[in-house]
Amino acid sequence: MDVLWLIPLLLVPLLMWSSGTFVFYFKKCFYVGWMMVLALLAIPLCMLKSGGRDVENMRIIRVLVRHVKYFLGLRFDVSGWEHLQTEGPYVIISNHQSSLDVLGLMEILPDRCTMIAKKELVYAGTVGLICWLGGIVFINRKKTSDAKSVMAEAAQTMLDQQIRLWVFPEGTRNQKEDLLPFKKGAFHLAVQAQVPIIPVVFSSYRNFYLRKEKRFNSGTVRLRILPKIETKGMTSDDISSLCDKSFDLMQAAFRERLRLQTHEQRAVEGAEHSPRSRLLFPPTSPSETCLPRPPVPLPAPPPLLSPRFPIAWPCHEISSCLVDAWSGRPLARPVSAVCPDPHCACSSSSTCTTTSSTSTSSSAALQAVSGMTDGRIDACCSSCMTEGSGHHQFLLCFLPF
Ligand SMILES: CCCCC/C=C\C/C=C\CCCCCCCC(=O)SCCNC(=O)CCNC(=O)[C@H](O)C(C)(C)COP(=O)(O)OP(=O)(O)OC[C@H]1O[C@@H](n2cnc3c(N)ncnc32)[C@H](O)[C@@H]1OP(=O)(O)O
Ligand SMILES: CCCCCCCC/C=C\CCCCCCCC(=O)OC[C@@H](O)COP(=O)(O)O
Repeated sequence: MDVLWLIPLLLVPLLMWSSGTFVFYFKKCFYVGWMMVLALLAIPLCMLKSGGRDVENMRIIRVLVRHVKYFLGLRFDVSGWEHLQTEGPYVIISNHQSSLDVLGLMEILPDRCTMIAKKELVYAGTVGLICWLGGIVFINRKKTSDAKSVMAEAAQTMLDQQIRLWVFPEGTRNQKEDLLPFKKGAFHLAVQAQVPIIPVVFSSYRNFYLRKEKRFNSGTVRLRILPKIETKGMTSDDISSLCDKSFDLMQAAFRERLRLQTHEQRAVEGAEHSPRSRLLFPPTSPSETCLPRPPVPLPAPPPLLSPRFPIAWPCHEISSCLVDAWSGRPLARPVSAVCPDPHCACSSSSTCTTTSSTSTSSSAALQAVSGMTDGRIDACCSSCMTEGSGHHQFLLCFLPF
């Protein structure tokens, strides 16, 4: 009888190890439960600090939320920090995939910034109360006229109290391969207040979080802060074009990252599905983490690596994914290593600034190095390598033999 309590203690790790669905529900319940508890802790702290509803309470919320990612096995890679170094009020817009977005939001949340949220959130127990204390502006999505007047008031408050507002212009959660068409509220807000818009793009969660398939693995979210879009001098006539421009920029950044993620996933799956690799590496769910290094020496770097770029070879984790574990023969040939800047998203359109040099990255670099075009790239993997005291991020592009 005394040992009965051991059963759940053993059962939970066993289920965690054997069932992805169990992991999904376990992590989700933990997330909601823990956020509720954190909110309960935060409520008295906020009351003591500000005596009530105040955007300054977001500082407390931000500090309390930032460790939650570790429990869930999530990492956030942020690029474009410099675009947030903007004085005064502005509107941040970002895509919205899940309530997990709150974790990314808290990674980069600037001071005096709060959000626009659906009014139902205020009834979410302690979380609802903490949202209210944090100055979140609640709107009734079902009644556009009400939402519009609340947002018009918010535009004035932004200016009077020097507040920044974060809006999810899709207006609802979306895990599709494309962003949903944007609602116009965020753009009216920015134009009415004559403040800039700063777009932020969350990379797709689909390589670690799939709501329908009940999958919740570990993974990395890339947050890309894009340059601000000025609205000075704009009027309500410019709303549609401003909305379209913002959408196009964010959609392009989202798709570009998704394309890289797909390449990475294929590279990992390719290594897993090689018959010999499977002997040594049991299949795992696709994620951005690679397989262990095989017990074979890595081949020498091919001569076509450009000396202009930091040589990523040997980048064991990624390389080993692409080495046949049985023969040691490389399955693919790395042709380029790009960008030592950990904040760089390494996209074809971005420029990668390092302390020592400036280089265009990804496909442009590839072409410069090897004359190859994007279409011939077999896979792109990003990985990290510690060099001296610095933690460097690389994008390795591979060509099939
Ligand atoms: C310590 C522990 C803590 C634990 C807890 C942890 C964290 C808590 C803290 C923080 C967490 C916060 C997380 C918040 C997440 C919240 C996420 C959400 O709730 S998303 C859903 C809600 N958000 C939105 O909907 C915002 C986007 N929506 C809009 O902006 C909409 O435009 C709208 C205002 C709601 C209206 O919607 P509608 O469907 O009618 O869409 P349209 O955009 O097509 O508009 C119709 C029409 O109206 C014109 N319009 C729109 N807005 C305005 C305006 N402000 N002024 C004037 N006119 C406006 C628009 O142009 C259209 O007209 P037309 O077609 O002629 O152009
Ligand atoms: C009554 C609804 C309230 C639901 C929230 C339940 C409690 C969640 C508890 C812990 C999570 C902490 C972060 C909460 C903030 C996330 C809010 C959110 O993501 O809401 C979804 C909303 O953007 C869009 O809603 P729909 O996709 O239209 O549906």
